[in-house]
Amino acid sequence: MREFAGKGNFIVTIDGPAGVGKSTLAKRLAKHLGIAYLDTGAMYRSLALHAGAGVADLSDAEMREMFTAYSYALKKEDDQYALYFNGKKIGEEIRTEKAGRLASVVAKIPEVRKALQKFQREIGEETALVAEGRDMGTVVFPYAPVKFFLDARPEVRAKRRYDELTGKGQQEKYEDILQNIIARDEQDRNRAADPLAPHENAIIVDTSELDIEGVFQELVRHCQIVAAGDK
Ligand SMILES: Nc1ncnc2c1ncn2[C@@H]1O[C@H](COP(=O)(O)OP(=O)(O)O)[C@@H](O)[C@H]1O
Ligand SMILES: Nc1ccn([C@H]2C[C@H](O)[C@@H](COP(=O)(O)OP(=O)(O)O)O2)c(=O)n1
Repeated sequence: MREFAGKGNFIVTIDGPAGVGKSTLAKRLAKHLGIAYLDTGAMYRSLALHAGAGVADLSDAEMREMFTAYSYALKKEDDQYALYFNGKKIGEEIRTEKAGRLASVVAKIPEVRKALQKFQREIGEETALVAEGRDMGTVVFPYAPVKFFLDARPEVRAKRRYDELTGKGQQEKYEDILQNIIARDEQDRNRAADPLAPHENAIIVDTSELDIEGVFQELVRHCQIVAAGDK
């Protein structure tokens, strides 16, 4: 893939609601393209678990002060990309429904968003990447030449998350996961700060009736169209 002119590195963005398949497809597409992969949800989850829900009660000045002590780093380890928060590798501890709920609360705070978006842009200035989250195409990398918005019916996303969590031995009821997903969709889509929505030029892919391979082939097809258009 060509180096993207304009702002520097080649960036692909993948946004979408909870459980749609962003991380799975972003990792696979990044490997296929030979570029880095950035899971921005992991940044909100790790911060939320570290700072706790009380962070919502801090003043903007206290929030800014708190962030001066935080750091994130993206490191390539073998053929995987690992995200570090304050020098510690972010692991499976963030992959719970509780962490997702807490992250969605913390993600409503403009000061938090500004601080994490600054880290995200710095990583994008260091390396070409596939960046996934809620506001990658709309706010963080609006100049990205390829912007995807994955979507699927809430029931489909809840079943995917249910299968994922039970596969990891986490006992969550399907109904609870569905209610969590609906509540998080509402919170992420209706917040004042950087609400979840597709960029006007985003390629919207409804994955409700597609398996992982089917979504992957659709993303690759669109990347090839963009690449061909650049020749
Ligand atoms: N199109 C799909 N069909 C079936 N399962 C999928 C699909 N996309 C993702 N999954 C599975 O759904 C679960 C959630 O995917 P994930 O990538 O974590 O979603 P997100 O990052 O959007 O929350 C994972 O177990 C993943 O393997
Ligand atoms: N770029 C981002 C990434 C995540 N968030 C918030 C909103 C999400 O509900 C939480 C958790 O995001 P994450 O992508 O890890 O959650 P899912 O994997 O989609 O369930 O963080 C955000 O506001 N902006």
